[in-house]
Amino acid sequence: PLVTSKELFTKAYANKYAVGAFNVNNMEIIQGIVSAAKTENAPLILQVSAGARKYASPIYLRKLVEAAVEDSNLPIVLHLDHGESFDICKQCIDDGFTSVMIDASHHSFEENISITKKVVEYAHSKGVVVEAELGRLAGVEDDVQVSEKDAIYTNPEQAAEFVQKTGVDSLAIAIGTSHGAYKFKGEPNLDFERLQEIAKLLPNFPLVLHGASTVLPEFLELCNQYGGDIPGAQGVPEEMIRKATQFGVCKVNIDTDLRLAMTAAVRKELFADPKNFDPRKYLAPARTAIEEMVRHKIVNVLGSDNRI
Ligand SMILES: O=C(COP(=O)(O)O)N(O)CCCCO
Ligand code: NA
Ligand SMILES: [Zn+2]
Repeated sequence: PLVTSKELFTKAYANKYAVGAFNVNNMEIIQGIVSAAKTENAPLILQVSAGARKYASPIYLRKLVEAAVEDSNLPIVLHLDHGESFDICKQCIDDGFTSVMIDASHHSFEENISITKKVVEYAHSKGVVVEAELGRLAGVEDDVQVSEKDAIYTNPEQAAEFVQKTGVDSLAIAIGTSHGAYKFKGEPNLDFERLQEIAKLLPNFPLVLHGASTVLPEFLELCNQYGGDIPGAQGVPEEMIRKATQFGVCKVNIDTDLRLAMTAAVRKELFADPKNFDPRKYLAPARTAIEEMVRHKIVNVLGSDNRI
């Protein structure tokens, strides 16, 4: 059934694992993700970004997710990723989403509180849960210097105040991750002391990690071997994500690793059979690549297998 993440996070917190939140844009990606979760008996968050809504249109995504719920019988959360305003959150809530993120992290602390509070009031009146963000994801949009770290990473005391004042159900925190394939210039590292501080001030409260893709070298090499040009990309080592799930992280956002796996599969197939022009011949391996990547994440990183 379509569920909120409330119970999923309660169980994940108690058992120290995380629920995978995977971005969806089309049929094959959804089918691959759902098939993996079915095989591994894992709870699932299918998340839709503003870009996905523009690409596929809201009604196609909603119907595809409805099909996934009916076909798989899994507990599935339909979540809006990085909602940019109250209005888009309201639209999605009215559209049947069971969870929304309001990302007001680029506003002032006070403004973030007031926007988030407004979304929480509306969402809770409809039985929908809310994720907010405090602090700035480092890397791609901000060239984070060590000194700026405190200005950008989540302040533990502010996090506690933010949750208390907004009533938000989960909180995306900034401890060194960033979106995309170029997360670190030097050695990858996350601020685990900061994470533990936040978890201590917010006991039993679900934390969310964005920018959690690893950028597995195998898929990077495959992409580049078959015509890709993605030099010097690196993500968060998987053992760091596993470690984060031991300190209150209950939701882990993964998009880039799925993109790389899918792109590598398509590039390889197009190289392998230059005479082919049936899209199914390269979209089927793409779907399989998604499925295998999601199974790997569920079992080896999240620990969310056999948790239904
Ligand atoms: O936190 C993430 C994904 O992080 P990652 O790019 O590490 O997969 N998301 O919220 C997905 C949308 C951002 C574009 O990737
Ligand atoms: Na999100
Ligand atoms: Zn994100």
